[in-house]
Amino acid sequence: MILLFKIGFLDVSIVNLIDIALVSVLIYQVYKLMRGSVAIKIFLGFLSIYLMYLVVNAAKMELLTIILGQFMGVGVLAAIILFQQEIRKFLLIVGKSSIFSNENVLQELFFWRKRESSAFNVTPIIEACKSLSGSSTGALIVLSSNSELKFYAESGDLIDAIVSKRLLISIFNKYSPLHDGGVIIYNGRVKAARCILPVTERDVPAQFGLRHRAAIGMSEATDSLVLVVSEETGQVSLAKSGKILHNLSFQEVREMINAYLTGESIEERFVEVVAFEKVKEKKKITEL
Ligand SMILES: Nc1ncnc2c1ncn2[C@@H]1O[C@H](COP(=O)(O)OP(=O)(O)OP(=O)(O)O)[C@@H](O)[C@H]1O
Repeated sequence: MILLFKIGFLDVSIVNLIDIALVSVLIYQVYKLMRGSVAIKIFLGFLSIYLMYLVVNAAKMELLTIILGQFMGVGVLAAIILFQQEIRKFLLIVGKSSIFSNENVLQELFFWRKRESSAFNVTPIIEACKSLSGSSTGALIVLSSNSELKFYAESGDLIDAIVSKRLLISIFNKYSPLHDGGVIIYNGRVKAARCILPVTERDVPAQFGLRHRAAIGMSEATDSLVLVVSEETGQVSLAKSGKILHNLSFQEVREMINAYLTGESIEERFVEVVAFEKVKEKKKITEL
């Protein structure tokens, strides 16, 4: 039995309402995904043409319907080409939030193996950060709690060594052949160095250079927590899910990494990159 409501002259069923609610959620999610990027303008352009098509179709304006219909026909293909980055990101988010995103869960399901904790002693990382920050040596460290991030690890040089302060300092030393790019750490081991990470396409404040953009991009594309030591200022930042926490104390970095590795939800403690400039402006005003 399908429940029917009468809104004005329209008959609306429960299924229609659920359908409308789901489409609204989907459009909002697409908007959130594209917010701040150039793609949002293209998306809004497409949406306007589609709405126009619906109106002219309903008004039975045949010529315009044919022209816009032709456009909408190739629109799907054009959208796939134009939005390939966003579609990739969307699928990554879906994959990330699904049960199968966690390699440990897969092992548990199929091999009946006991789930291992991804937490490890983070002191070597903190100590290395202190030293790198003190010597204004840039660093980009990706911490992953549930995946080896093989795809990104393979873009660099595979290492697979136990994390140590000396190892991290040697990698990021300006004269080391491994210093360029990011390091990936999983399960207490440095999996790879010199990795090429995806750079965010969103507008970020001018003070964030390529290293910070890569940290934000990597945190958008994966479930990782990304640590940046600025070469310019020695300041330490963390990026998670496209958001950032800037100029942290070492104690804060330690707490945040531990919380992440033990599976706590830490996203809400991070600041939207778009909001970051506003936060900075506010700080300036209060300083004056
Ligand atoms: N896509 C990328 N993947 C990995 N590492 C990258 C990427 N892009 C840049 N980097 C690293 O960042 C370095 C350049 O950093 P840049 O000075 O532009 O960044 P920044 O955010 O201003 O940081 P800093 O405050 O340290 O200057 C490169 O030498 C490289 O090691």
